[in-house]
Amino acid sequence: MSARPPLTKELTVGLLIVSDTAAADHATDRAIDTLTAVIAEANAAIHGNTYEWLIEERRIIPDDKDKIQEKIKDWCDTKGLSLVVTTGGTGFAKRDVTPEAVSELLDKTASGLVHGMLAASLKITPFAIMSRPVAGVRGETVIITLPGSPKGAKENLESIIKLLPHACIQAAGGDSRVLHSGGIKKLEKEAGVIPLEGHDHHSHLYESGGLASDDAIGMSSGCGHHHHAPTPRTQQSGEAGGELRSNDLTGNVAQRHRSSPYPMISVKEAHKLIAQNIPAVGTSSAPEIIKRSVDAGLVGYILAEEVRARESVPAFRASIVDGYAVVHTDGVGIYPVVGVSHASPGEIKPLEAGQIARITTGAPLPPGATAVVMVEDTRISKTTEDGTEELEIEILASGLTELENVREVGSDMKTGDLLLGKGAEITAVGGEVGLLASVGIREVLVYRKPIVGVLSTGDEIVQHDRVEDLSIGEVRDSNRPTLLAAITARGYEAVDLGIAKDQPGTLEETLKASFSKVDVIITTGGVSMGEKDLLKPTIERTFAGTIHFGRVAMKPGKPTTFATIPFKNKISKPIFSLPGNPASATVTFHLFVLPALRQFSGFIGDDVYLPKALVTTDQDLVLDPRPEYHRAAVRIDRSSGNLVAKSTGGQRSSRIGSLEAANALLCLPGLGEVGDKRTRVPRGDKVEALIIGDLKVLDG
Ligand SMILES: Nc1nc2c(c(=O)[nH]1)N[C@H]1C(S)=C(S)[C@@H](COP(=O)(O)OP(=O)(O)OC[C@H]3O[C@@H](n4cnc5c(N)ncnc54)[C@H](O)[C@@H]3O)O[C@H]1N2
Ligand code: MOO
Ligand SMILES: [Mg+2]
Repeated sequence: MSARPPLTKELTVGLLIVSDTAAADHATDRAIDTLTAVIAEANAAIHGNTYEWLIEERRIIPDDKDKIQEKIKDWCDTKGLSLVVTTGGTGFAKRDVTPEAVSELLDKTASGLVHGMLAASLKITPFAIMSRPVAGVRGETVIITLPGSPKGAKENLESIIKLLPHACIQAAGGDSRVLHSGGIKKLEKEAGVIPLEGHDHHSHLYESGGLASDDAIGMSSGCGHHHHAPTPRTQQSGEAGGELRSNDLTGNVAQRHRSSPYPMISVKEAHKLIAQNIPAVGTSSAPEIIKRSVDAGLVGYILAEEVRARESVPAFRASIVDGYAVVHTDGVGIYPVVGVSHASPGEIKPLEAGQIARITTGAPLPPGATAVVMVEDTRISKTTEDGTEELEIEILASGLTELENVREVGSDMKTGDLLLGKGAEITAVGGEVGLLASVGIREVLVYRKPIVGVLSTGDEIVQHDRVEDLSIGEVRDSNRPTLLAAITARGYEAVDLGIAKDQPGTLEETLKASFSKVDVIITTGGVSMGEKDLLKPTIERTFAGTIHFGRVAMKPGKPTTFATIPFKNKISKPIFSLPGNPASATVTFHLFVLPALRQFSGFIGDDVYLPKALVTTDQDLVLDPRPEYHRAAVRIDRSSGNLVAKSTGGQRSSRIGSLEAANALLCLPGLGEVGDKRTRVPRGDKVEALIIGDLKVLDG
């Protein structure tokens, strides 16, 4: 078994849908969405920062023992998932083989989990006795088998999910009592378990009825009802992971999917899939390294090398003030002015004790001088006859120390000092450019920034500056100018790919022509459920691309699609197909595309993502069923220093006006995600905001 990374708060999950029907036509599958929702709900119900479920794998496979075992082995042995959940194939029909396939793979059985699920099911339906679940542990992974009906699967999973973290952590070799802040008591509380005095945690779970003791248990079928009659395959099916889900371009409209075949994933999962499929520092597909000269054009790059000082700064002993260079031991008194040192190159006459030299800020100290006295601490004593030149000066300052008002050679920086580390960002503040310039570094190695192509799609879309009035049905292209502006302002080169008509050929030609010109492609429009929504089929069927996700649980931006299309020399081109609605396109650009561009240019870890702040809402905000990215203007309240958010008004996805003067996206939970079933975030509450623009100070 492969080494598993040390336990973190993330418990990774694989959902394996075993069904001949769903494997032949993914559009018929409901289980993935259903179980994803159960897991999202479980995450929302977790109190405190203890652990979190993260769905890493989702697959639909036929009722085939070998295929089931192959997937489970991969997920347990290679991927080291925390939990594998199967649905389907647990009934009495001939092709129901899931329990048999799973049993053979288990190192340990978990009869408690099986009893728990059955007990819960039987409370709801006597048909539960027709189900044959198995559960257990393989390596460090817990495996459970659920019935095939989405309702049954949901209720079964709900009955045990609160206790599964405990099982997963133990299976992975961790001590859940130590690992969880608040420990197992907390898990028990969340699961509704009443601990018995004097028993260890395992007996608590058992004797209290443990797994079945949650009030939330609801179970109806418990049976793995699903159709086994082989249905004609409506879609091509490639090797594992390569199944095509999009509509067939050659098919007629009556055959299109009537519900999206793409699972609805969370924003967090979407971020993870993007991060995994964009070149990243430290991976085999690391970003390209190029040489750039040190000038204004360096802003926004990430250094791909460590840079050390080639010279010392200052390169000579320099005065910090305007005044007189002296020998510090000379003390107060009247001294002849024997020379002048200006901040300009050239030889300077040496100074002896009993002499002084006029000097300006930044000028080199005459050899022999050891300190500088400010002009304010001196008095003129004797001038030339015409009164224009100083001959003698009285030094009033006493107790001078050696090198007072002097910058010693290399006191700001010495030759060989580390200037900037690998991974340092050259910011728009200018400090890093200045630092490099100060020691004569002319060129540095940096990670190349991506060139980004922007394509609008839609038969209705016309050039935004077209002079003629619009005909009925025509829409001015606002997405392309918006995105080109945002990309350029963020320091990336943008390529305008124009507008493609909703015709497979046009889209194909335009995209194909762009591959050699750009590193990342952004399209808008044509990704939802309409028969003219051609992006997904074109990516999958014309270009053999992989759609990593095609739906995200968010508003706006639900149909956001991210894919990679194979190009030359094993390079693949990432393509973000954003929804056509203007607010959706703009929000998803900031939320998904920008982090990808930053990762491509060498940013690492959380630095790729938008910065976050806690802000106070200045009005009630009504919650949407989907988690919402509510556009707002965040201001700094001058007196309190607090960040206050003002909504930009109507948040309909078509309203680009919702982004006017917006500098933040307020992260509002979806309805039902908040534990206390609130329907609104009340005025004065604090919410997380993603910062997309400059913060301003609140007027008045
Ligand atoms: N049956 C369903 N219909 C829709 C669903 C769904 O789940 N089921 N999702 C809705 C959601 S949410 C969104 S968002 C949109 C996304 O639509 P598409 O990405 O397919 O985009 P289009 O249909 O091409 O256009 C939508 C809308 O945006 C206007 N548009 C497109 N491009 C531009 C542009 N460059 N500049 C300005 N405006 C643009 C277009 O004219 C449409 O009005 O789908 C929902 N439907
Ligand atoms: O998700 Mo759509 O972006 O609501 O309009
Ligand atoms: Mg559409």
